[in-house]
Amino acid sequence: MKVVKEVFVCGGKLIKLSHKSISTKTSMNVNVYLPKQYYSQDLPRKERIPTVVFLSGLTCTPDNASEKAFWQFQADKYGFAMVFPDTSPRGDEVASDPEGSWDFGHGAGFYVNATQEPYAQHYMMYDYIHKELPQTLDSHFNKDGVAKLDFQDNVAITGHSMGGFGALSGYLRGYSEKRYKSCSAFAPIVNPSKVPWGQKAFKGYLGDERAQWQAYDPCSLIKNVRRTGDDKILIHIGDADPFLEEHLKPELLLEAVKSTSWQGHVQVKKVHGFDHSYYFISTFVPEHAEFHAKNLGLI
Ligand SMILES: N[C@@H](CCC(=O)N[C@@H](CS)C(=O)NCC(=O)O)C(=O)O
Repeated sequence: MKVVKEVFVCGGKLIKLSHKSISTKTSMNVNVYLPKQYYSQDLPRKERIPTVVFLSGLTCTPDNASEKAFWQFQADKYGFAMVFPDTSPRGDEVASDPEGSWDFGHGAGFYVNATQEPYAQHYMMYDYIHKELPQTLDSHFNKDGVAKLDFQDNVAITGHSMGGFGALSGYLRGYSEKRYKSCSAFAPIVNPSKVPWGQKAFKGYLGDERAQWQAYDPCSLIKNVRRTGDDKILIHIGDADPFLEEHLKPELLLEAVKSTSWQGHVQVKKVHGFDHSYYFISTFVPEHAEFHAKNLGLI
């Protein structure tokens, strides 16, 4: 991993990194916020700092959330690190949307492993986000036998829109092995198989076989995942979100959990007047941060 830039922000630092990914066969950018606790001498040697992964939405790079979600204040408050990955492989050699639209291809990898050519060449975003990136960050930051940061065990996941879908999907697919301790989402695409953004992406990356789609669709996955302990999923969505009716449809997730172990444990908070932007996200980041801090054992 190569450090491209270090930026002082709040009480810690945002580290901008780039690395060659085995999964995507491209160079990938990722931002990591190390909270003030990382730099403190008082950190008990045995305590590793947990991480919260934020998966961004369509058109985003790691910078959108780093600059506009205001997670850093919360990371310092509770003592977790943040990981802001990119949303797709990029570069001239990486196929993008034949229609040239922003909802597929570059900036729109949908966090799945593509099986269809030409996308299967590079769009292995599921493996990248949930396996390769945590391991790579672990090796980079926890050198010399001193492990201060936890990228693999005590980890929470959240995201926005396409990234909200990615968070729900990764959490539920990894649920039996407790891959993530906590999951939340901002304006997520909850049922990609049923909405235009998701159908376009799934057809392009996964092909026409619907069974492949169900393996990533939160509304299908949640029916087959038995909830344990006190686990809950927290979702916020603005009622003035222009994508609400066509692409997000949070009510479909509430329908899907009816009569399952998740009924009553998926909280969808529809908030009046908010749109799809980072004004909306940053407003509710403190509530999500507290939710994850509890689930990560920080409070
Ligand atoms: N670029 C699209 C909007 C796409 C969009 O709203 N993307 C969301 C995620 S789904 C986002 O986070 N955009 C970047 C930003 O607001 O900084 C348009 O022109 O309508």
